[in-house]
Amino acid sequence: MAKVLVSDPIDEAGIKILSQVAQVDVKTGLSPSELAGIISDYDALMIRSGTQVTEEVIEAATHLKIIGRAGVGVDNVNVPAATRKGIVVVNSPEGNTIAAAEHALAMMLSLSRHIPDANQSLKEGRWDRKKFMGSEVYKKTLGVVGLGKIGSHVATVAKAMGMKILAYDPFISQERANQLGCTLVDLDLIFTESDYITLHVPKTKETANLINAESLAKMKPTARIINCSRGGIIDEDALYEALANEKIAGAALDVFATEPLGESSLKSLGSNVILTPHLGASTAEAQVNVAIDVAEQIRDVLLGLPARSAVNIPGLSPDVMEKLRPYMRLAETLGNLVGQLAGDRVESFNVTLQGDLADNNSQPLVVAAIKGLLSKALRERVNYVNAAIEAKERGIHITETRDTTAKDYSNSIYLEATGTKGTHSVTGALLNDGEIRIINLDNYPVNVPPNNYMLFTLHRDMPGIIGKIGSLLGNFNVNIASMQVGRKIVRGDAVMVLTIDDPLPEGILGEILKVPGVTDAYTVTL
Ligand SMILES: NC(=O)c1ccc[n+]([C@@H]2O[C@H](COP(=O)([O-])OP(=O)(O)OC[C@H]3O[C@@H](n4cnc5c(N)ncnc54)[C@H](O)[C@@H]3O)[C@@H](O)[C@H]2O)c1
Ligand SMILES: O=C(O)[C@H](O)COP(=O)(O)O
Repeated sequence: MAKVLVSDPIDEAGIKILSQVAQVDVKTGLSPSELAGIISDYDALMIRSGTQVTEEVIEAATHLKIIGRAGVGVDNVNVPAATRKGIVVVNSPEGNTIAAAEHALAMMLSLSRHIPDANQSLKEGRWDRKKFMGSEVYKKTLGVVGLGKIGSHVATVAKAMGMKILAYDPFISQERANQLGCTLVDLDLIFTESDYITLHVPKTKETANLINAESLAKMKPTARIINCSRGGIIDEDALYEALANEKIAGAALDVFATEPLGESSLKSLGSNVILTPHLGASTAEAQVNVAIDVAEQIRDVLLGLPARSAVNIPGLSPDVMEKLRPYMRLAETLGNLVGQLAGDRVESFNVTLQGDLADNNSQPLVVAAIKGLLSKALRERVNYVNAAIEAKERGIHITETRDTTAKDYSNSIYLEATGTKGTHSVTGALLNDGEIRIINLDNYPVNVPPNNYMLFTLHRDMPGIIGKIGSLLGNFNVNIASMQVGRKIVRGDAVMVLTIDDPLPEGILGEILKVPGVTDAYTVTL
């Protein structure tokens, strides 16, 4: 019989499902090394945010087939290590949406009416009505940062309470924002205009320390911030300074850079600060939802069936998967690449499957390309199941084309996306050994393998340009791994694709654009 380890508190409804197919052991509070010590006994692991599934744990997991995260964020799982080891990671992208949204709303109202401190004061024997004078949210402006599942629900409810809603989300269409009754604005306007700011973004390179000394300085003295998304999106030291010096009026935090929250100056502040111990998903309803959602997926995978919400591999039948797997990787890589070239707010996306791929069984490739396209915005929240729905909700117009004519390669995938940086296209194919090749970029023929860090330039095909760009990169200590020039006619327009070993340093793109003959330059991180 299969063995499942449950290493965080999970609702009984989930344990019951797992027990139908496996022996279930519940052992909570394990450190990574304790977990690494026992994980080789198990076929499946079910967790929440408490368990750290580190590389060490995954290395030791010799029999593990699936890690089930009863919740959304998989920040505590080393997903790349799990993927390398062939372990499916599943989550429950929607099971706790309402719980987290309601917690954010409860935080907003609690801050406005000093509920935690007033309650404490009364229980300590006082009847202090004057001290706890509050303010109304009615007719106030709420700035929502991240208009995804949770942000949308917060916006809808807040709107019903008579609030004016501003939203910042570079990956959401105007149409979607209109549907929700929100005005899409730049981040700066969120900072300067909002009476309340609520954060509902994943933690990424772009969102880390999004609220910092500089952004806090732009806010109204009456502004209040709510964070029920992820720790590290607010610089906690800068927030303390702003609150202690009454630069802003309040903050309510459910998540922290380090959890559990230990020593923190925030704890010394008064009724202008509310702190809760990561309770966003802690409702009876949400815990039943996520436990059932994830336990069913673990059960299915242990029975050899596909998972419906896999973070790292598609939820498809093993047969189809086997045939399509290399092309899924190709489609996803190309989707990610063209999405970055096209910029934010992609409006339209065309997927053309060429050669043998143009048959009806290759629908998952379209999904993989969409997943790649959305991966910058949604990270682990986009999967093979929800990619098409997420794209639709973002107002992206998807078209599929099938072209049975084999060109230079027997199978290839062409993607075209239009966003804030215009229309861009890329074609890719697989070599016999399964290696990916980018064979066309913006309709220029090239032949390059994708790389973590890439630099593209559009320029006039004339002597000296390549040397000048090479020298510039050298001056900035950037090591070039490969270089390719694609052109349609001699001395016409050309594209150059460089793969580089490290991220491009700040400022270098501006220098490249100053080289005479260069018309555009952009970078991509895959
Ligand atoms: N406190 C809790 O217990 C709790 C519970 C559930 C979820 N969460 C967290 O809440 C957050 C939101 O979850 P969700 O389910 O709504 O996710 P979601 O993927 O549906 O929405 C996230 C939104 O953020 C947007 N986004 C991405 N990068 C952005 C950027 N740089 N600037 C502005 N917007 C950006 C995306 O376009 C997307 O619309 C996640 O961090 C999740 O882990 C916390
Ligand atoms: O990502 C999530 O689902 C939330 O942060 C909830 O985490 P929890 O399951 O540990 O409460």
